[in-house]
Amino acid sequence: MSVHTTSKKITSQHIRARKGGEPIVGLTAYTASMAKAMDAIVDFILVGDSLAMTIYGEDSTVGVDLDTMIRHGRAVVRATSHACVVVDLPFGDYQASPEQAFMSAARILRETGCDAVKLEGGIEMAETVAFLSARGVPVMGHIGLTPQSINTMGGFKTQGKDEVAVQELIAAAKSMENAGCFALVVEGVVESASEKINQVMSIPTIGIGASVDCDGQILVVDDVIGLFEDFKPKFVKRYAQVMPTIREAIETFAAEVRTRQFPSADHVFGRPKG
Ligand SMILES: Nc1nc(=O)c2c([nH]1)NC[C@@H]1CN(c3ccc(C(=O)N[C@@H](CCC(=O)O)C(=O)O)cc3)CN21
Ligand SMILES: CC(C)C(=O)C(=O)O
Ligand SMILES: [Mg+2]
Repeated sequence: MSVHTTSKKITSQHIRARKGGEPIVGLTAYTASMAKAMDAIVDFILVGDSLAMTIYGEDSTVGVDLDTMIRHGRAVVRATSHACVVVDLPFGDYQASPEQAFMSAARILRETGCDAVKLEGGIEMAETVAFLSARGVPVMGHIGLTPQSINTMGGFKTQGKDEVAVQELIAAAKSMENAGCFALVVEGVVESASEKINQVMSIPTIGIGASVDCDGQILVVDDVIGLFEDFKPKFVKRYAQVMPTIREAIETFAAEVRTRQFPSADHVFGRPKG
């Protein structure tokens, strides 16, 4: 068992203070059962809008709404006592104005009991991050490959491929830090560019397809355990293959039903013991 098992609840301030220290471990979770499996082990749990794709089978994260994020956020919070819980703000519920972002973030904090929200963007979101931070909402930033911008980026494409793009990413990262983010997800950024971002940051960077010298790493848990098989970004490492195990259990159940091996004496009520 992890050394974290007996330790207290991790907050966004604890995450912020981990800059340059032991790497921060993040994973997504969307359900109570998955949150229970990881709560004692990880430092933070992200209720990611990737659930649009992993749970709901959509092609992007653009279609998920605030009520759905709150529903899953609440389930994860109820199953968590140790890890810091961060919930993604969904596309369309924060980009219009700082006020819109605050109303959405406040609903997420009030109705889920989570610790912080995450939003995607750079300089254009700095005013919003400052507005939220000043009003009691801890914000995790997210730059680089920002999936909510799929329709303007033309796909899930690696970022930071030329010097102009690298300078824009550094400016975006610094603006998120200056606006008050407690940590910054850097996604799908070429390694050399990610290293340059890390060099200028004084809040923790959380890499996903970025670089090993980020202050932490996050992956989608469904990718990590082989529960999601529709596609596999290069940055995903599969640590388990649960799908064959799931299929095997389902095949055995189906076969036993069809041959009337199930239910046997152990699984019915009131049959006299032989
Ligand atoms: N299951 C899952 N895992 C994720 O990591 C994830 C989601 N869903 N949904 C939301 C976003 C979408 N993400 C993605 C999706 C695809 C690629 C991908 O195919 N990348 C290519 C690079 C393409 C290029 O650079 O042009 C790759 O080969 O990894 C990357 C990130 C990351 N996020
Ligand atoms: C991949 C992570 C960073 C995310 O934003 C999500 O799961 O929605
Ligand atoms: Mg997300």
